[in-house]
Amino acid sequence: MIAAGLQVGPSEDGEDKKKKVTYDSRKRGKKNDQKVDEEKALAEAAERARIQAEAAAKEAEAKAAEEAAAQAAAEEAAKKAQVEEEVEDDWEAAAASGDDVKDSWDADSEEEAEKKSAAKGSAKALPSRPKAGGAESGSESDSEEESSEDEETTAARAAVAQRKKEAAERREKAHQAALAARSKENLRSPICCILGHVDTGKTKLLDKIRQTNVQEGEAGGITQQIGATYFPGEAIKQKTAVVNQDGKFELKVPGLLVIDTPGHESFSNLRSRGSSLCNIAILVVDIMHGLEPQTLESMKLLRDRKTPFVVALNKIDRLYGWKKVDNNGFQESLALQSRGVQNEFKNRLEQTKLAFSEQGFNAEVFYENKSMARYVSLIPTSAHTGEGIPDMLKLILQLTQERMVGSLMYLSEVQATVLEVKAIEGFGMTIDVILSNGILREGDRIVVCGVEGAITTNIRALLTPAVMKELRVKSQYVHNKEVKAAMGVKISAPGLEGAIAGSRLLVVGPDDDEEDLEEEVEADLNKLFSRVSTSGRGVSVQASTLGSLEALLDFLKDCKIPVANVGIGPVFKRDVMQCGTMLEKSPDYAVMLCFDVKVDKEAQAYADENNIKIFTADIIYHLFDSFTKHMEEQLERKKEESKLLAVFPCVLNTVAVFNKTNPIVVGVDVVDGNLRVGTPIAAVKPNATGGKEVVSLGRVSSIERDHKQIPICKKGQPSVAVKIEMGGHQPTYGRQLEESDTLYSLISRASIDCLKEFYRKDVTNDEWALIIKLKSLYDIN
Ligand SMILES: Nc1nc2c(ncn2[C@@H]2O[C@H](COP(=O)(O)OP(=O)(O)OP(=O)(O)O)[C@@H](O)[C@H]2O)c(=O)[nH]1
Repeated sequence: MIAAGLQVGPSEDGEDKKKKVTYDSRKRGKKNDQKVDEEKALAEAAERARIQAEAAAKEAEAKAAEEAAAQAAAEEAAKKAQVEEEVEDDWEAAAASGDDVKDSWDADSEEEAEKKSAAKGSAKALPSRPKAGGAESGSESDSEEESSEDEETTAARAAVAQRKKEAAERREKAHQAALAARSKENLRSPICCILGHVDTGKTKLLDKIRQTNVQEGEAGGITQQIGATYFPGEAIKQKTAVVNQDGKFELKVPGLLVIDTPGHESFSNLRSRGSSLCNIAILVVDIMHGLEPQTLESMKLLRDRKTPFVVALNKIDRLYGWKKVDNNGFQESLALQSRGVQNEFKNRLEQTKLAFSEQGFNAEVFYENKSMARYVSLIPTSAHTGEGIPDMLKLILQLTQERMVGSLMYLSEVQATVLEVKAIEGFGMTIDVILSNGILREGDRIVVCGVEGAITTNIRALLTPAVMKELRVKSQYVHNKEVKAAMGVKISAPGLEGAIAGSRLLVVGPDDDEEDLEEEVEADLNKLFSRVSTSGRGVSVQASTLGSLEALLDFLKDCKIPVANVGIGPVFKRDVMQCGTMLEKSPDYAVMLCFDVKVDKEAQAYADENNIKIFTADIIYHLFDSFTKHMEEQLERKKEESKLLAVFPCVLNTVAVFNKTNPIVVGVDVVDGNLRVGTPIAAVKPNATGGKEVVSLGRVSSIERDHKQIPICKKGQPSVAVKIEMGGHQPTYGRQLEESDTLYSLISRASIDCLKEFYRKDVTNDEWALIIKLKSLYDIN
């Protein structure tokens, strides 16, 4: 039903009946009327134009299309042939040139995919999502003549194109107007997210910032929002006063919005309108542990996304002998410590800087950082004592309001991103949204990306959590008529089932073309879907959000693990079934790599029954570890199974014949390659007709030197006694064989292929070179 094995979310059955989800039949009806009028007018225009030009245009078009198709087909055939040739030849060529032979499981994944996709042009298989409009125009044209159907279709297409063009122009104009209306005097609150390895103290840091203010009364007015915490200017001033005694730090933004869900790679990966949702990130590092695997992963993500970040070097209170001063500025606290503590801090700081430089980042403790653009600032903090937190807040605000003015100028246009999709009692399915620009209003018509295509609906309620003192009120949530950025808000609306976390949320304005917006939000998902391997071979991946899926795909690309199926949301049986199609094509890839998603029980049972592996993890690189281990196990198994088929090359000179046959026992020198137990041996002799005759002697069953069994005798080592046995009728020295005959390992096309597939790493370049010589001896192509 979906081309190229693309699957998302659950579906009731396997039919191709996906429809865009639209919840406003009234609006839809009005839109239809307009559409009919436009179609009529344009049909007349098209009729006139057609008489003059259509025939000629059609002919020219058909001819051009034919030529283009023929050329594309020829190119594709040529490229395919070339790819096959290259794949066939690469290892031998590599051996001959002395280059390393490629790893087997990345052999023809990306490269092949790229070559093939280049050959195919941009025609990628994308999930089909029929538009509602298609059905409408179909029913109208049923009663018409065929030719007038064509005209109408052409006219309707022209009308749609025209309408879209105009809408796009209007939107662009509005966008430009909104941009022009921005001002440096009207900044919005920056959005910050927290990342880091587990247990570094991300949650505790957030709690500490919030709780201190709650304890100090409500002056700060910190509000817990949906998926985020808002720190208004007052709270920030209060919190940073201890490190702003000279009053030089002046707050220019209204506040700070901190995204609450820490530790989630996916959140720093979220974007609204192409740019990162987060203006800045805090990467938390445990000063006692340094950089840990997930820290590195977060750093890579931040680098890829070009998200500026500061480092909270947390848990300074654990430095032995640390004397705390609650909520103090770090420098003052450090000055109060004993020499020993100061030294330990210095050492750990230097270690951290070194570790950062090993990762390609220059890092410096914040108060010695002279160039924010070139150095990452390290801010020592304690989430327990609150020390360093004032410095951290001050620095984040300084960095954002001074260096990111462009992205912080308040924009009247709505920019919003879905953080989570949740069912809430009394509200049904809701979405938690971070509104980074503009105003959302109750009743707004919105478009978000769903697993079955775009979801277009109207906001029924805009909810924020009740503030502390209002908790006595029945409802947990406050209804808002409108909310202004930056803000976290819960939206209740009909039809939100299947909405995808990480999707952008767009508001349909009076000038907008709804379908355009739908296409726009779908494009984010389609872009990810189009990244599947065109070879059709690859693992299946499933992730919780658009952001985490993108991070996972990026990661797998770096690891050269090809991906054939992509999904979002929990793993259901049909996802596993889809992955199972790989059992026939490429069983090693019958693997699901699932990031931050649940696996349905039935799906797991099906996977177990059918030998499909499901690996789940909350940390992306763990999936890589699982997959690598899986591949190694598969390789070992296959190696074991193919032991008899793998023949390593060798050339032997016979120095003595101890037993002529059954079994043959000879003394030999290994003059090339390595002789191993199990190797089949042959002599190549001229036959009566002047050709070659291959005389098979059987397999080596033992190798002995000085009456000791050895598994292998290498080129140039002292002579060995070799026993060669054969199941059937073994040739005899003095009859079919002479002592002067050179002996060779008996290789074949199959044995070479087997070495290529399972023993690449075990075969030296000299051995590959010898194989090439033996190939011509045995006339192997
Ligand atoms: N001594 C000390 N302990 C801390 C500090 N920050 C956090 N911890 C402790 O470290 C542990 C982990 O803290 P969390 O805040 O849950 O860490 P996290 O990074 O949010 O962990 P995950 O959510 O599991 O990724 C808890 O036991 C905290 O009490 C700190 O500054 N000093």
